[in-house]
Amino acid sequence: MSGLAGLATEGLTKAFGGVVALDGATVTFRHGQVNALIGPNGSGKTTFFNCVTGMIRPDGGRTTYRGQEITRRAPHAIARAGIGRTFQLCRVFPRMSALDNVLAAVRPGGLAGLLRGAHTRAEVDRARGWLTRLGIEHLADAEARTMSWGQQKLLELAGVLMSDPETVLLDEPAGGVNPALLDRIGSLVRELNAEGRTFVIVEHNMDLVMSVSDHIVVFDRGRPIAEGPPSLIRSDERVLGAYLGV
Ligand SMILES: Nc1ncnc2c1ncn2[C@@H]1O[C@H](COP(=O)(O)OP(=O)(O)OP(=O)(O)O)[C@@H](O)[C@H]1O
Repeated sequence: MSGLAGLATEGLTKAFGGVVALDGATVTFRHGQVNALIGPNGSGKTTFFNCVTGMIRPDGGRTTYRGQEITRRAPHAIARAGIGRTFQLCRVFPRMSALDNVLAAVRPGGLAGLLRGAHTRAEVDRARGWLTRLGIEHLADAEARTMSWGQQKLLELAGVLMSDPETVLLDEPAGGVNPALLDRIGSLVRELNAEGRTFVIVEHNMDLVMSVSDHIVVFDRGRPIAEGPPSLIRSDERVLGAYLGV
């Protein structure tokens, strides 16, 4: 099983004042698989993503990626190690076109580089390729703010994929998305996984979680209480208890 270890933590802790968001979380997500991280509101899922991607500093514990220590590295260094992520509240540049949003993900010099118009033909082609793959190529020249919430989520994902991460963390990809786009997100995750990309998905939509995941980790109060394939998680009493608050 050790060959499958991808993103892993040992005893990760994080408190905000008196609120313990992560309480010694030890978790291993499997490389090459679609993993889900589920749990009731406030169980620490987003804090976990923020800690492992370097957006916030854990108080204690370790994070490794494919055996390499990444604890306390800066977000860009963690991205360089191969981990990309989306955000619950979707981060796009609202007044930039969809195409420029995707290009902004890879510009050397970030946004400033993009404003200098420093992108190559190959990069533009690749960015258009991702828009096509996500089914929003017809919106390439539209400002992101004119797109629907679901389309903006697809756009954010296109930007993440543009930087070619081998592992993609998705924070609530289904949140506020209509059922048609939801199906697209689900099949896309499966397709990208078949091509070799690993996923860790934080999600409340259980239909999506159960249909796309190979492996599910369940958090309650800042630590895992159960893990396994969908068939096991569905019938786990601890999971039911955590959601019902009993
Ligand atoms: N920046 C912060 N300052 C103070 N408390 C915070 C902060 N971020 C998270 N918390 C608290 O930490 C706990 C875990 O929050 P977190 O957002 O990680 O949970 P979650 O499982 O992602 O929840 P949800 O499913 O609602 O998104 C909650 O009690 C939350 O209120």
